[in-house]
Amino acid sequence: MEVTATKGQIIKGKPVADQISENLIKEVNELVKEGINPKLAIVRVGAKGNDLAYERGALKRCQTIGIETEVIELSEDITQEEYEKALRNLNENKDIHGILCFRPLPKQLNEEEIKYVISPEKDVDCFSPINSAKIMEGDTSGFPPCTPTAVVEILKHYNVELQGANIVVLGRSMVVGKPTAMLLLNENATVTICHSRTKNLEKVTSEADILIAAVGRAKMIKENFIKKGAVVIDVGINVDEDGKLCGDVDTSAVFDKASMITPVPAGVGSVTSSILAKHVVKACKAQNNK
Ligand SMILES: Nc1nc2c(c(=O)[nH]1)N[C@@H](CN(C=O)c1ccc(C(=O)N[C@@H](CCC(=O)O)C(=O)O)cc1)CN2
Repeated sequence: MEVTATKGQIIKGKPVADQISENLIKEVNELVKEGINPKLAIVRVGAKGNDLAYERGALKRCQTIGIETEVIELSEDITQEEYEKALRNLNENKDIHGILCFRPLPKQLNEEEIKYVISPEKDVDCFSPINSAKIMEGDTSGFPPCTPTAVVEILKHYNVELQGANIVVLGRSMVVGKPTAMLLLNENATVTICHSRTKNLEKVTSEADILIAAVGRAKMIKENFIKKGAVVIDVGINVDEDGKLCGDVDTSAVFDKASMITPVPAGVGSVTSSILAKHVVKACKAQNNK
């Protein structure tokens, strides 16, 4: 597949995020006029760098749009019972329309049980198996995960052809890798998922028209991983040795070879928070029979 963009174009998330937010501001104004105030609860355990980056982005975006927020900060050594209790309280709280649980959770918590506790109607980032099953079936009535949805929105915004494209997703987490592959498959792309045990990794990734990097290893993707003219979407949010945010892609190394590449920060992350806001408004409307 030929990609038509200028060589080495940095494709930012802001124009995509702003377009989504513009429509949401109008929708929220209408709801507020009727006495309905959309509200998001964020559940964070500890203070991991990438969770905090997501939280900053989400709080800022919600404030711009007029969505209320509440952060439930839980200690690193929280027990299963305490976490589930906090989640049940949010499920029952009528003022809360959307719940975002940062993941992965610490090791002492059993995610496989917790995912059944969150109310699917408030699950705005696809934690519940009910919402995961919907994306497998291509059913758009639920809440697909925000970061994978942001990846698809960016590609569409910058007119990257998805149908028939050879796309490699690097990473197989339930938060990003697997659902991203599924959403792209729903767009009729040919998708390959790569992971730590993939043989000849560079050979596989360097055949991709579009490479989605979601491994969580700072600047791992170098020039030899990509095909000339490929579109590179960097989903990684890592903290480098100087304490700065950086992606999974070594941007300066691949810049001349790629046709388009997303930056970190200000790339996928900034769109993720707009999708999250969109899901909170959708959840709020559904809970108020709108
Ligand atoms: N339930 C989830 N938890 C976590 C996810 C997730 O997708 N769902 N992902 C990571 C964090 N993450 C993406 O992988 C992420 C990080 C940052 C942002 C964001 O909004 N970034 C902005 C602002 C950055 C800043 O102010 O420093 C940007 O890049 O411009 C979104 C998603 C962990 N947990």
